[in-house]
Amino acid sequence: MDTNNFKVTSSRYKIHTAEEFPELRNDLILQAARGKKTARAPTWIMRQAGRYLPEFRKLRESHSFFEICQTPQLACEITMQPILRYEGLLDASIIFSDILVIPQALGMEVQMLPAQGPHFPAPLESPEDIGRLHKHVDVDEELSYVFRAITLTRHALSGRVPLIGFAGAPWTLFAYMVEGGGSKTFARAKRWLFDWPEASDGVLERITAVLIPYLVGQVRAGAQLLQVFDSWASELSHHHYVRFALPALRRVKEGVHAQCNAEGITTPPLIVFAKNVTHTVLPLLEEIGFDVVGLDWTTAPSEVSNRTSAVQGNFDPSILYASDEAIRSEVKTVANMFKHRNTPGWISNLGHGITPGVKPESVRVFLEAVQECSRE
Ligand SMILES: Cc1c2[nH]c(c1CCC(=O)O)Cc1[nH]c(c(CCC(=O)O)c1C)Cc1[nH]c(c(CCC(=O)O)c1C)Cc1[nH]c(c(C)c1CCC(=O)O)C2
Repeated sequence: MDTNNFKVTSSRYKIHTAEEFPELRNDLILQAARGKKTARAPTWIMRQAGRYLPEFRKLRESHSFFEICQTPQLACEITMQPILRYEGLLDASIIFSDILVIPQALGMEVQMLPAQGPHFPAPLESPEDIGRLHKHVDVDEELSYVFRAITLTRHALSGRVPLIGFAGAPWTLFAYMVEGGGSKTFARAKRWLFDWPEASDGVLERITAVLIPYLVGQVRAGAQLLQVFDSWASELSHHHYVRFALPALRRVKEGVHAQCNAEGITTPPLIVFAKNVTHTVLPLLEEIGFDVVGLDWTTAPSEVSNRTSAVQGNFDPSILYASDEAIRSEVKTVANMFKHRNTPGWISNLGHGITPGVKPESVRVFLEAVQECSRE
């Protein structure tokens, strides 16, 4: 890839084939993602390895967030925490990392501030700042710690469940790089789109050019599904989502397919999670051709059409604060709604990440209820 003096190189991380890893014993999520009706819904939880787990908080006492991300042994240990705690109840693992490793690879500093979340000391304020981004990104050099964590975790999983790799969508990463953190209005990021549309395209293009080899690198390393998070999808006006965010997302999906084909590796199922998208954006998203569309809790599962293999979601994360009886009753209600979906597959998940105050025992009640209520 070489656009406007911007160069991305990759492809040195070895291809790890299925034969090198312990044999997979539970492939329910792969079946559902490929459009098969499964006997029950496979389940995982966004942020399943996170602060609600005492074993996670314990490890965080002695290591910073990005130190964990950058140390394959630690990232592997944390990825395994929910799998070991809820043995037999989770049907997928997701590699412990963050979407903000891409801005880091592009040369930006990112800090994780306690109680505040991500912070960029020097965000992109105007198009001149594009010059601060690396002109050449060697994906293997910058991000091989993620690839090594994935390979290590595939061994540690011993075939229990598949491993999901992930990345942020171009628009969501662009918004972080310009805002310098979370935002209520996204005024700075939107100002770029209004005032500097071409420069915005340029930044989206650079992000996309790194995302493609990064996702394919995760597959080479052993990731069995990939999820793309467009967490700020709902912040844009419809026409701006269509003008800026969707084309970049399409390039990611098509680029991953093309690069996997070129390397002779099978493209794994691709999941897109676009939070809070409206019924007008959803069909456009589906048209891109992701295998699985993830929904937040505000959208009915029946909104996803049968051209998508599986719908993922979409329990309100707050149900985990309710009583055990209320959790069981809500799981039953939502599982019944999924019986009226249009897609063959259903992958159960929350509609967004699990929050730090949840009791780990409530998660067990939730997971057991899903196993029981999602039987078809
Ligand atoms: C927007 C976004 C980010 N990161 C991510 C997204 C997309 C999903 C979403 O919409 O939530 C993705 C992400 N972040 C994390 C994972 C790990 C895998 C998993 O278990 O799901 C994944 C998939 C770990 C994490 N990423 C983060 C934590 C908590 C950090 C800590 O230990 O202090 C974890 C476990 C930090 C993080 N990282 C990010 C934010 C906004 C925060 C702070 C949020 C908070 O405070 O809860 C950026």
